Amino acid sequence: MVERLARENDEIVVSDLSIYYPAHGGSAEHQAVEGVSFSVPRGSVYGLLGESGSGKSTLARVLAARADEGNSRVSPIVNSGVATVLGEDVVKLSKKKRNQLTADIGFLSQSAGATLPPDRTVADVILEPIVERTKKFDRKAVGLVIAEMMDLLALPLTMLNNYPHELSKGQRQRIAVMRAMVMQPKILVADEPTLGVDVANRPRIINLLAHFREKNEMTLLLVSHDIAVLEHLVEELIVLQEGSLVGRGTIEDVFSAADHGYVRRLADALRATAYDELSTD
Ligand SMILES: Nc1ncnc2c1ncn2[C@@H]1O[C@H](COP(=O)(O)OP(=O)(O)OP(=O)(O)O)[C@@H](O)[C@H]1O
Repeated sequence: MVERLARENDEIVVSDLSIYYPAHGGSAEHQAVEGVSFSVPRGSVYGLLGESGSGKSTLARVLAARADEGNSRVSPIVNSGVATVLGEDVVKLSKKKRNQLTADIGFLSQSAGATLPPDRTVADVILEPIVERTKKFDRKAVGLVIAEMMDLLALPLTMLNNYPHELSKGQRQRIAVMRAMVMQPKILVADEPTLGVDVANRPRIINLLAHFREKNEMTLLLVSHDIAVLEHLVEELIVLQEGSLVGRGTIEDVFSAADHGYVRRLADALRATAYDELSTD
């Protein structure tokens, strides 16, 4: 495993990064990520892979500059190492800088689809990241982006007037993806973008991500167990085990890595789920 040096066009640079959750309630302190290093060049698509609890979501949250957001009582804390995104140190960000940076980093949390605000229309939900920053924005330009996304995701424009509880689980997930993308971010960090979406609609999410990647030279960091997402989008996989980086390479490299039992077991599990998973929208 050769770690290349960070280059000028790297948008995400992670060096020897360790992240822990402090002790809280009855739980002891927990080291979730340990000594991880990698960098992501502009316009490329990286995937984070690893079994449950390996630290993927924690790393995604920190790199999306959303460590302090979320439903959990404690936030992840970086205890050592470097994490730079779009040239900014995400470990030490003022409130103002975080607000600026998060406009350029779209974030889809793992629970985003399931936790859309129930009292707002779909239109308001999608516009939320813009409206919480400014009331003055180009409504026509944003409207065109939303219409384009709804077309790519096969959602009718009339849905904009619905409330989240009126939608299916898979439709809510597609709305959450749109909300993460509405500001046309330079980077999208997405934790399980196809979660809960039926097999017929998953390719539409893949197309949407591929389309905006091409159009805006968007960089993607995806956490996904969806073999179609990995095969169609991801160029480089980072494999985590108990918080440490244990493998990296193209999906072919990783899947054929016979020298690492954990990576091979993950690859076998992914192949198996790809064929018997039939979730309904
Ligand atoms: N709020 C929290 N407080 C304490 N420990 C936490 C918290 N959130 C996650 N952890 C722990 O940190 C470790 C990494 O969790 P994380 O959610 O990042 O893993 P993951 O690879 O994304 O798992 P999954 O695929 O199940 O989402 C796990 O052991 C988890 O139990």
